[in-house]
Amino acid sequence: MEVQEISETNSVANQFISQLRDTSIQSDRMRFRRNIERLGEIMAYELSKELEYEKKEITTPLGKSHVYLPKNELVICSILRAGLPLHQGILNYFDDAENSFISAYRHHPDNDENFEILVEYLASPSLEGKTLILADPMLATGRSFSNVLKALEPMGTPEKIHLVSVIGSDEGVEYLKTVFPKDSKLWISTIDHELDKNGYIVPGLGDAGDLCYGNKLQH
Ligand SMILES: O=P(O)(O)OC[C@H]1O[C@H](OP(=O)(O)OP(=O)(O)O)[C@H](O)[C@@H]1O
Ligand SMILES: O=c1cc[nH]c(=O)[nH]1
Ligand SMILES: [Mg+2]
Repeated sequence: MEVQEISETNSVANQFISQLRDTSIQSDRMRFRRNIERLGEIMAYELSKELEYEKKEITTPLGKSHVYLPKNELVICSILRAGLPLHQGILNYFDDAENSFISAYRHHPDNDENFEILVEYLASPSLEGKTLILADPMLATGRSFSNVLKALEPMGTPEKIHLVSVIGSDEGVEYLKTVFPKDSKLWISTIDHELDKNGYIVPGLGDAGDLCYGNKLQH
């Protein structure tokens, strides 16, 4: 799996990432969701440079224009809940993409730091021969992305997989390299170096799902 970290190049993306992390700004839920969406738009644009293109003729009122347009059959699959604003950002740029939604959440059976990832809901078109874009803003241990890859197997084999995420950990990225096909590519806004004992990214930003949509009860 190849990795492209957006923050390696200074750009306005750094401003959106810093607002997601900043405790004095991140409690504004609308801004938090919109910043994830904006990073989805930026990463969709970067990813679009690696799609396949074909020449098309466009009729203008004054003549003919020739342009190269993407020809991939795209499926955007996001992991609920926190994947929703990232999904929207990617979809804002890929107008005609098909869409999948899958749930993956951390279940704490004993109410301590141990958790398992449960996948319970999946709605997806066929992925056979298509370009799959898997979106989740947080890549902590990497277990959500890997469990979702497994759960999508019955939907067919994509020709190519792009993963899109906002904040990752070194450990999660290294784990996904062992799980995803070699020619997959991870587009990620930035990568931190630590995970705490609860599997949270440090410094990270906290709980992305709760910051987007309000605190959920543990069950
Ligand atoms: O890499 P991992 O260790 O699997 O952690 C990352 C996952 O954790 C969060 O989901 P969470 O279970 O909190 O669900 P939520 O989006 O509903 O908050 C986040 O949105 C990722 O899906
Ligand atoms: O740091 C983390 C880890 C998992 N999920 C989050 O929302 N944040
Ligand atoms: Mg959460």
